[in-house]
Amino acid sequence: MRRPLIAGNWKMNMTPDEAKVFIEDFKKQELDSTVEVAVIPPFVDLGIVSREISDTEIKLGAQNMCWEDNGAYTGEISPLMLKEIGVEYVIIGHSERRGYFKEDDGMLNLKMKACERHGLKPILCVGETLEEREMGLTLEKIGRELDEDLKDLSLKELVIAYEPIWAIGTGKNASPDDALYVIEFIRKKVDELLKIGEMVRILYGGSVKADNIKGFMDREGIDGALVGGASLKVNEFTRIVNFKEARNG
Ligand SMILES: O=C[C@H](O)COP(=O)(O)O
Repeated sequence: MRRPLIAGNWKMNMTPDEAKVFIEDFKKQELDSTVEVAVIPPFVDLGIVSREISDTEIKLGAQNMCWEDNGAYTGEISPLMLKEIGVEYVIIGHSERRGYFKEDDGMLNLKMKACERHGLKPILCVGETLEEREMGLTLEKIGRELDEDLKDLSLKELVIAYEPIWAIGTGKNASPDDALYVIEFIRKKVDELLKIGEMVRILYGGSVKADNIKGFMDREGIDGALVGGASLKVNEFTRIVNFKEARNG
């Protein structure tokens, strides 16, 4: 049985003071304990969030990481730094990193290897652009990303987020059936590559909200969600975590 994971990627939002206020409020909410919850704040918020959640079951994630342990990499943050501060999950290859910051699959593979070396759990993001989707290239693109990003790894714990790029921050989510179709492909592919198809948790991400989460979570095979904008409001994010109580949207 794969435990559902709801992870909130704050992206470049919330100062440390705002993060503290958010977590103080979020901690007071009654959260479904069968669901694993992770918050993924910007680097400068990690210290304060880590302290605030230390007496809870909420997990901490980072949005990015360098592939090296230390050295002359101005502006980067190493796996050792993240581990020491209590980070468990690291997003690798979010489409915003691939696009704006030109992170290619070779670099992402090194980052995945750094996760493996340090026992950090990667949330590897894959997904297609609207153009690739319209040209029928979705599976080919994602298959290639998985081949390259997971090369020469033997990870036992891995999370993949299927995030159609056209659905991110647009309010246009993929339909649960479309998401499941791609997620089933990803599961097969991960099984071929790492033999952990049944264990890997595969999340959907892209305009997930409290009123559409249940549609995704009702599909066996969709193991959770990577939530952006809707993770920035305590009430909305709490309702997403407690999706079992929600009506289908
Ligand atoms: O990491 C999260 C995804 O990019 C989804 O963002 P969104 O929920 O704002 O569409």
